[in-house]
Amino acid sequence: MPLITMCGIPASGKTTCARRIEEYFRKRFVDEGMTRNSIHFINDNSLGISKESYKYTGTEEKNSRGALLSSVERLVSKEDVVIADGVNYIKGFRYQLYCVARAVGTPHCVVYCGTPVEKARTWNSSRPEGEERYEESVFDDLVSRFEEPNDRNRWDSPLFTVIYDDPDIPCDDIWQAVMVKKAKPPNLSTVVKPVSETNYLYELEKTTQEIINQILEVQKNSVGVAELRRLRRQFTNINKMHTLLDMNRVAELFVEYLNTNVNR
Ligand SMILES: Nc1ncnc2c1ncn2[C@@H]1O[C@H](COP(=O)(O)OP(=O)(O)OP(=O)(O)O)[C@@H](O)[C@H]1O
Repeated sequence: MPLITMCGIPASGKTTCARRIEEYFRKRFVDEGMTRNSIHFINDNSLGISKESYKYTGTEEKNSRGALLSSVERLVSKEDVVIADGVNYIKGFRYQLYCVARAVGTPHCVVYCGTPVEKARTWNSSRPEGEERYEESVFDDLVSRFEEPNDRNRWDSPLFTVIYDDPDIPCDDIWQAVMVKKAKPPNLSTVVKPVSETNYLYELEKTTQEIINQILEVQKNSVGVAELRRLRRQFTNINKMHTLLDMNRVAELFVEYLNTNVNR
């Protein structure tokens, strides 16, 4: 069953909103006699990750994302609902989460807490004792790096935006989107293939390198080599471990990835 990915700037009310969705789903499972279904709630708290980890944009933060992703991979299945309650502010990361859901053929949606920055700042600073706060500089840094979801990207779609002063969370719409609608069949690009394809990494790297070469050839001045290298590395890292891509579609997917992520 589905993956619900929360996203929003720090302290925008994601956990509060996610808990309400969880409560709604639990009740509805009972009402509809779906006794075999369960729901898993994953966030920094449940993974024992401190807000301190966002202070260092390098390894620690990557490890936090890795922990969330592994947890989702472990728990997502056709039977259980998983709520990934993280900042999930990088679109490349939301893409990874989406790939995990597609790979097991389960629906997915994104719930975005669209809370204004100043409101979230107030909520962060007035957190009660016992609730960890972001330091002001970490808060600002995460806000500036936040990549707003866009439902034109398939990994951000369907997208539900929750407005902070709207008391109603569209729980029924979320239910319809992920429990009633069938998942698209696993995309050829995200089907998990036997790892025996030992050439996989070689082919993946070769194909993406060829594309980089062609881009550099035709537009020498507009996109930096360093940026292309970085995106290629990112794409390879995303796709080398979690879900094996169909080699016939690597070129197409990499171009799509570049189109989405190149800073123009
Ligand atoms: N609608 C609201 N009205 C008032 N306070 C709220 C509202 N929603 C959340 N809060 C408060 O704001 C603080 C942050 O909320 P919450 O933990 O849900 O945000 P978050 O986005 O999950 O935070 P984080 O980025 O740390 O994961 C909490 O103290 C919470 O009680």
